[in-house]
Amino acid sequence: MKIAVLPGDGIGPEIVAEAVKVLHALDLRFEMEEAPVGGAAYEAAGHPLPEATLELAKEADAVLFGAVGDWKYDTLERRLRPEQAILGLRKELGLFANFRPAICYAELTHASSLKPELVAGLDILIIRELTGDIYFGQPRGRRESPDGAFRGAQEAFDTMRYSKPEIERIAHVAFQAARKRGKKVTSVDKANVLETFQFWKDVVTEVHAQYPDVELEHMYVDNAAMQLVKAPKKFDVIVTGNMFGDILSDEAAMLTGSIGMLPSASLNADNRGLYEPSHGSAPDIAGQGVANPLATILSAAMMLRFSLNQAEAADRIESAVKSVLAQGLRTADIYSEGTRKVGTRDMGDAVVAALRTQG
Ligand SMILES: NC(=O)c1ccc[n+]([C@@H]2O[C@H](COP(=O)([O-])OP(=O)(O)OC[C@H]3O[C@@H](n4cnc5c(N)ncnc54)[C@H](O)[C@@H]3O)[C@@H](O)[C@H]2O)c1
Ligand SMILES: CC(C)[C@H](C(=O)O)[C@@H](O)C(=O)O
Ligand SMILES: [Mg+2]
Repeated sequence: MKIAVLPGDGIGPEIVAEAVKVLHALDLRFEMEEAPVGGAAYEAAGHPLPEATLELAKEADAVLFGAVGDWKYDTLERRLRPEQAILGLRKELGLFANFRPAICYAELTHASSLKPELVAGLDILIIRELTGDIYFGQPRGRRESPDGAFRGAQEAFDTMRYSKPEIERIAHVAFQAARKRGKKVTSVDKANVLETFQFWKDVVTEVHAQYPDVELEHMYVDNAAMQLVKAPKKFDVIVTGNMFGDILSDEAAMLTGSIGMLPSASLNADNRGLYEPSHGSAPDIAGQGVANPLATILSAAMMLRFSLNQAEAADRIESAVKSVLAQGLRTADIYSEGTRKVGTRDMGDAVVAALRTQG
């Protein structure tokens, strides 16, 4: 089994190092090969996703990814910006199904910015379509406005679009996931305004006919954003497009206590996948050794379960994470009075120690 390890920028290398440490502690036979990506790759090879990195990601059984991006690259032309690396990997590997589970561990009920009773026992799954929508729609660009009140003025435009097969396949993923959980899917759209999302709603409804055992509700994205902080436990599986999923998953992360707790899996049709925390490179805390590595460690657990057929090892990592939280260890983002503040490396070491003491 070969894992491509792509640490990236900012806190990426710090958190990925801890996940790699945890994977090594499992005593399974993995080959891990590291390659530069994002700003780090731009510095080393002049491109955020060098050919060699892409090849490694394609030939590996799974990809463990940190994060990319830094404000200092914001003035580069778009194709050279670090974020193009993760977008390129998603597109090139066909990773259309993004799983972002928002689980509030019992020990972190008080770390959430919401009232404890709203988040206690929370376990929802956001399924975000990852290779379509306004993120990838063509045409896009800048031009002189050809019409309207501001004709002749400079303008920029992107294109929101979804094809029927793209919506069908993500809808199937969501209904099948819901079947194994609470049997409810909330499809989030903006059908009241956008034709793309009226089409989304129609196609999801059509696919639903094949899943009579799963309840389907439709919700507008503005209401969904509100309901997520009002009564998040009413959701089970949320399925939505690329952009709404990006925004709602960061919101859902805060229900778990911190964005540093939200892992993700991005899968293609063959269940090959890329695993990364849902957060970014956090340039504001990079290099300080304070970032929370748990989202990345939990992403490695998802990798074992979904792509490497090692469900038992995945369970072991998840229970080790619960155990370090139960011991009261907290990185700064989830710290509260009465717990013990630790750095990135100490948190990783504690997970490894917990793995070693498992019965
Ligand atoms: N998949 C990715 O690689 C990815 C995802 C999101 C953002 N980004 C990029 O990251 C850069 C920074 O973006 P941003 O600031 O909007 O989002 P961010 O997720 O990097 O950071 C948002 C806030 O959350 C905090 N945070 C994030 N992860 C944390 C962790 N593990 N532990 C503790 N605190 C954590 C940060 O310190 C910051 O205050 C940008 O260049 C952006 O494009 C990359
Ligand atoms: C960095 C960026 C391209 C990315 C996205 O928007 O998908 C990030 O925010 C994420 O959530 O993975
Ligand atoms: Mg995001």
